[in-house]
Amino acid sequence: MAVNQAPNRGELYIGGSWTPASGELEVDDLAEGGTFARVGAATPADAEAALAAAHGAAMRETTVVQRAEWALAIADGIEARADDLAEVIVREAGKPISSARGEVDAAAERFRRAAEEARSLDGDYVEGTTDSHEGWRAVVRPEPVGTVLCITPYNYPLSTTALQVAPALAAGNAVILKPASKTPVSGALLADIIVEAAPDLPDGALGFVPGRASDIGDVLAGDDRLDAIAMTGSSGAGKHVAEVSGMVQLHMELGGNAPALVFPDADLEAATEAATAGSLKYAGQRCSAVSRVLAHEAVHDELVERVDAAMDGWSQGDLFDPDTALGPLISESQADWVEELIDDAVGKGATLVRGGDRDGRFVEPALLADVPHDARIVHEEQFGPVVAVTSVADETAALELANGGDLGLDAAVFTADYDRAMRVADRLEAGGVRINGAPSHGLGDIPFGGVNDSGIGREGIGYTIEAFVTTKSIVL
Ligand SMILES: NC(=O)c1ccc[n+]([C@@H]2O[C@H](COP(=O)([O-])OP(=O)(O)OC[C@H]3O[C@@H](n4cnc5c(N)ncnc54)[C@H](O)[C@@H]3O)[C@@H](O)[C@H]2O)c1
Ligand SMILES: O=C[C@H](O)COP(=O)(O)O
Repeated sequence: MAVNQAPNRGELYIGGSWTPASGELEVDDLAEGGTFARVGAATPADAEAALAAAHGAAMRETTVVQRAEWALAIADGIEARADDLAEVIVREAGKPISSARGEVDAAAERFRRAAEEARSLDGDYVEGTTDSHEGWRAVVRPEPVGTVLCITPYNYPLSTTALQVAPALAAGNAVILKPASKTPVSGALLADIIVEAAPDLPDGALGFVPGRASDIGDVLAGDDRLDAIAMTGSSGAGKHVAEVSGMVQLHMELGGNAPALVFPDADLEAATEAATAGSLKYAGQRCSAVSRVLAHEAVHDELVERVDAAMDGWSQGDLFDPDTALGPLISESQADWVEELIDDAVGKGATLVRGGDRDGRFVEPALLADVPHDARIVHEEQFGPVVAVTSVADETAALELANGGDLGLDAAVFTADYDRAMRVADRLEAGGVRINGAPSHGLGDIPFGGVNDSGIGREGIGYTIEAFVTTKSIVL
């Protein structure tokens, strides 16, 4: 372990060399929250220095050819250090190795795609069509916004960072990366890889400012030298950042609380798979996770039985075992939160069919049935390994419950009736609706993002980059 760096003070982040820790990490090491790596926490002065350096970085002198080459070299760098990166994700995020490796692959691919996106940032040619502008001809040119603050979450510490940083750099912006304080090491290694892959990146073009939001959050987000903020995180934090930010382009990917609406004619095998894997993957710590199942009363009981049986295949184990599907939550406080939601639902009349036992950061995958409509788990993002099944009388009741909260990221609809599927999809307040399957953002081939308190803008290949460019009309 060698990532133990005081953060950069405006210069490029020059990391230490990373050597994989020896031996297998037993899952219980994570449960005890052992510290295996430390990344120096930035001070407000460090944040200020990074802002000044980014603001003065000569990124406008770079060419799209250079930036595309950097992006491809960074992708190669990620692949060259895939094992180290995967180990870091397992250790700091408590993510099973199979998912961690998938995240590393996604990060590399997102940098590859960013090279293509940069090259295809075409402008436009416009001619005046009104009397006042008759004969005017304009080139509408895409330009980098300038300096982008990238704020990233703990649950995808590498690939979400890549989805922000890759297009921001490829579009010609200076970037300041503020990783989640729970999982800073992935960002530190990525900063190392970027510096190594792009030695001619202008000074100050990449700032790495790890640290607690409470110490440096407002210093960064409130600075008027920023031109855009890309933030992926909880809705509460996103709303705060929006309040303190200046005149910047906001790109917010925030909380989710995906409902899965299951109708009487649904394929219950598909609904069971989505309700189980969609809820339990990475212990439910996914913005796109199925957070509540709204089952028509005619199929509620059978669905609960099927999910109960399917959950037998979801047990916790050694995170470095490729067959392990389930690990701990990110923190004891997150486990407290999940336990609180389970207790609230049971206190209001839900049946705890299985699971829910607590061991430190581990919560045994739980199945709740007959969850009352006023239970908090129906309205608040659980971010935990709980399948919460609620009975609904009809389509109207299902939609009312699904749209009842402040979040609107993803949703799922299970029915064999095409007209009902489209009708319900039209009426769901969400940025994405999956028909007869569990929501998933994946690489970003399909744009994703939320409505209401779930965010601003859309992420995805060819979509995220739009948040980091502006245009200039040059009139001939
Ligand atoms: N919509 C999406 O695509 C998406 C993707 C991943 C995670 N998420 C959401 O992220 C949340 C889980 O991640 P988390 O626990 O790391 O979220 P979080 O909000 O606690 O933190 C996210 C990031 O924001 C920073 N932050 C928090 N308050 C800040 C402030 N005042 N100023 C500046 N930075 C601040 C944190 O340090 C961290 O880097 C969940 O709500 C999940 O749904 C959404
Ligand atoms: O946590 C938020 C991620 O965007 C979810 O991505 P995923 O649906 O591919 O797991």
